[in-house]
Amino acid sequence: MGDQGEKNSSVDEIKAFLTEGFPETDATILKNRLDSLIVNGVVSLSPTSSSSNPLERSPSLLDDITPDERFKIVRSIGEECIKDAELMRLLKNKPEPIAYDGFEPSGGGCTLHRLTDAGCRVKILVAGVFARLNHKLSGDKENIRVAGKYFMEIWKAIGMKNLDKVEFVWSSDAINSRAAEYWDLVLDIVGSFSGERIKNCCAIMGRAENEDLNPGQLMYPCMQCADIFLLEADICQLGMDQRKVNMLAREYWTKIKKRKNKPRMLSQRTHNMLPGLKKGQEKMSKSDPSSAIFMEDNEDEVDKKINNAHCVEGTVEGNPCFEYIKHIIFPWFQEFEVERSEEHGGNKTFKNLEDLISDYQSKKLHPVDLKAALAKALNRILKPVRDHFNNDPEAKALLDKVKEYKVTK
Ligand SMILES: N[C@@H](Cc1ccc(O)cc1)C(=O)O
Repeated sequence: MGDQGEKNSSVDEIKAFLTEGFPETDATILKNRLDSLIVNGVVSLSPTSSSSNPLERSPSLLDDITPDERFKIVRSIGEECIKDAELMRLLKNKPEPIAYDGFEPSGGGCTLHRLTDAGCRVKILVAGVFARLNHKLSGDKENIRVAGKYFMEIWKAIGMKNLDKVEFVWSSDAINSRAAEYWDLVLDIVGSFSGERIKNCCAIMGRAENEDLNPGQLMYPCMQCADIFLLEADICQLGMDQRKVNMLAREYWTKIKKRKNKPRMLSQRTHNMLPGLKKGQEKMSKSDPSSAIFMEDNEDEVDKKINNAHCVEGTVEGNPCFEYIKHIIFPWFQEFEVERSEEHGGNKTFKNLEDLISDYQSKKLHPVDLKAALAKALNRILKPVRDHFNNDPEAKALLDKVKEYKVTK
């Protein structure tokens, strides 16, 4: 398949392009983040298909949702919420609260549809300025911009509901549109905390506490803190790794005597890396593409990779297929559909992981049927992304541009 070979090489080229020019450790951090996005992005974005799940009610039903129900929907996203009572009060009193998430164009993910279903507006900050401060992609503005656009295409293609409630904001646009106010805020934040306290936030940049941070990296947490107020976010819906800066913002809010929007923090479980698909692979491995599913894999590749995955009959422990089902398929579809012949038990739709595990452990469900069902579900999720990059001339052009950079650099 000539076409497929060409697609693969472009994916490899994008990855190489996005990670080139880094010192070795940076490149490794970034590659890991990229890979986790590529698979975990699938976990967390919203499904296009309609479902009977109460968490996926249409916004037109919002009037019928009680504050308690709104709270339940929104709260279900967060591993941690600071604080439940404050979030409750917000949802009770504000018809359209603003939630925000941000990512450096090199990684990211978010469970948006639950927020929009519960009547929130979502701002996603494409934080190119921050990627630059953090020396991502060699700090090259144009490369960062292209990477940002590429990831936005993936986000949009994966299928987001209530798109009219979701706004992508480039951090440079947000800053420039209210520059005086923003820099005033940043300077005030800079002067409000000790250097130690700011350094303490370095996990938000994917840096270790003992790393030698440059001045830009000390600015970073102060600016991220200012973003929250600039975007007037009521809910900081970011990953758990971002919690320190959100706490800093809450403290700052108290210090400025509550004159701005009060940030509540709703932190998502930081996506744990999925294991590799082969036996004993604790993580997916970049040198072995068959160890993971990528957003750009075609149907045959997904089928083949899953078919070759390590999957011992009756054993759930150390079985990567179950990790995929747990972290991707159930969050996405809220069910797992097995199609098989009558002699192998007939079709069955599992509504929860426990029932699936029980059938598998008692060997009522055979690995061949489990794998076929998993591959089918993954392909259902990935189809819109494939179609988008194949059919949309602009998305295609963006990919070509990324490729072109690689050639001319
Ligand atoms: N620190 C975030 C990116 C980010 C930047 C600015 C923000 O306001 C929010 C998020 C990350 O590492 O992905």
